[in-house]
Amino acid sequence: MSTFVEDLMAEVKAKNPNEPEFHQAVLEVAESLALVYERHPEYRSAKILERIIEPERVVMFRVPWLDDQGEVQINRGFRIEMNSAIGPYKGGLRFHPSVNLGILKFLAFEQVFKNSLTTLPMGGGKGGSDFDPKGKSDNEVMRFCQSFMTELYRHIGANTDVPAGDIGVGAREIGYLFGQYKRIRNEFTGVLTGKGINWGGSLIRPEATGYGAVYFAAEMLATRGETLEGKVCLVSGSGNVAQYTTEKLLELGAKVVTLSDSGGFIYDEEGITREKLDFVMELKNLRRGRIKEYAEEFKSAVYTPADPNLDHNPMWDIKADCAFPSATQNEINGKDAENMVKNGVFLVSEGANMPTTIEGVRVFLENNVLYGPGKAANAGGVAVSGLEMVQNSMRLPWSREEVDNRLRHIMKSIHKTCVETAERYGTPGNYVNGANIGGFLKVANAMLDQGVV
Ligand SMILES: NC(=O)C1=CN([C@@H]2O[C@H](COP(=O)(O)OP(=O)(O)OC[C@H]3O[C@@H](n4cnc5c(N)ncnc54)[C@H](O)[C@@H]3O)[C@@H](O)[C@H]2O)C=CC1
Ligand SMILES: O=C(O)CCC(=O)C(=O)O
Repeated sequence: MSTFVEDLMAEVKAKNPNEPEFHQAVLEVAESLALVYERHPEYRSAKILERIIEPERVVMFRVPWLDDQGEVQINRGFRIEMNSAIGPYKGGLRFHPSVNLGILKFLAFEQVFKNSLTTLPMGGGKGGSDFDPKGKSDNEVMRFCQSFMTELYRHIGANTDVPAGDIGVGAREIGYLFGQYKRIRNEFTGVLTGKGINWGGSLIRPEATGYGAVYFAAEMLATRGETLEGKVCLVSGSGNVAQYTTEKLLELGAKVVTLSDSGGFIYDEEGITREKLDFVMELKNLRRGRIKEYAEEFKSAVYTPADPNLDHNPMWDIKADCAFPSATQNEINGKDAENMVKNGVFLVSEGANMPTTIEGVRVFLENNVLYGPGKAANAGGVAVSGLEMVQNSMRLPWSREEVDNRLRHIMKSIHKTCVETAERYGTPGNYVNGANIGGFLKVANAMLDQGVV
C-alpha cells in the first residue's frame, strides 16, 4: 500500500468510525487512484479524493408511522448527497433493516463513479431507511412511504436530487413516494425514476440493471472471442436485478442454475427455464414469498438454507463458467472466490453493489478472471434512470427498442472506457482500475473547473 493510501485510510477511519463498508469502498478506489496521482499531482494538491469522500450533505430524519394495529412505529430515514460536480445527485433508496449511515455512504460513494461512467450528467447520492418491507401490508408500506417523503421532499427535486429504487424499493414503493411528493409540492415532475409506465416511467427501466450486467459480460467475453451461448451461470439474489439478469441470460442461450434470498439458495441442475422464471417473478413480486418455494414447486431443484456458521457460501462452490452476484454487498469472500476459480468460473459481472470483499477481488484479479466490478457492470440501471429523466424533460416517451439500444450502447461505452483506461495506466485487463479511474477523471476535472467548493 502506498503512503498516500495509508495516510488517507488512517484519516478516513478516524473520521468515519464504525463504517467498514465505507472504508472498503474508499480503499478500493484509493488504490486505483495512486496510479493517477503519480502522473497528475494537480488532483492530489487540490485534494479531489479527500473532497469526494466527504458527502456534500447528509440528511438524517425520523420516520414515524402507524402499523395496521394502530401502534406507532419509528424508523430512521437518510439521504446522502455525495457529489454534484457533474449533475444533480442521483441514486437509489434502500429499505432494509441493515441500513445505516456507513452502508449508505459506501453506496453513495460508489454511485459517484458509476454515474460518471454512464456518460450522462448525473452526480451521486443514495438514501433509504432501516424499515423492512418484508411482512408488511401494502397499507403499512404506503403509510411508511408517505411519512418518509413528508421529510424527504424538502431535499430533492428534478434538478437537485432524483432518487430511485434499490433493495426493498420497487414499483410499489416508488408509486407511494411519488404520490406523496406530488401531493405536497403540487407539481408533476421527474423527481423520482423507476416510475410506472403510465405516469412518467421509462420502458426497460425495470430490466435495465440486469440486462446491463449481461451486456457488460458479453463485452468482456468478446475480448476473448467468446459468447454467453451455452455458458453455465450462477446468479445470486431473486429480486429485480437477479430476475432480469436471468431473463437476458436465457435469451442469449446461457443456462442459469442458481438463485437465492437471505434464507438460502436453490440449485437447479437442469437450468431455470422461462416458465420457472415466471414462477419466481410471481413468487417474489406479487406473493412476496421465499425462494425455498421454488424447490417445492420444481423437483429438479435443491434448496440449501443459509448457514451463518460456515466460512463460505456453498452456492459459490458449484461448477460453472460465469457468475452474476445480484443480491447484496460482500456476498463473495476470499474463500468463495477461490472456490469459484477452482470450479471453472472465469467471468464475474457484478449486478449488486460491492458484492465481493477486497480479498475476493484480489483472488479474481490474480487468476485472470474477467471481473466486472459493480460500478461498471451494474451501471445500466442508473443509466436508464438518466434516460427516464431525459424523457421526462422532453415529455416524450421512447419505445422499448430505442431505450434498449441506448442501454446497449452505454454498456459498450463503459466497457471501452474501462479497457482503455486500464491499459493507459499500465494495468491491461484490470476492470477495477479502469472503472475507478475512468469514473474519477470526469468528476475530478469538473471539480477542478468549479473551484474549491
Ligand atoms: N435495482 C437497481 O436498479 C439496482 C440495484 N443494484 C444493486 O443490486 C442488488 C440487488 O438489488 P435489487 O435487485 O434492486 O433489490 P431487490 O430488493 O429487488 O432484491 C434484493 C435481493 O437480494 C436478496 N438479499 C438482500 N439482502 C440479502 C442478504 N443479506 N443475504 C442474501 N440475500 C439478500 C433479497 O432476498 C433479494 O432477492 C443490490 O446490491 C443493489 O444495490 C445496483 C444497481 C441498480
Ligand atoms: O436508478 C437510479 O437512480 C439508482 C440505481 C442505483 O441505486 C444504483 O445504481 O445502485
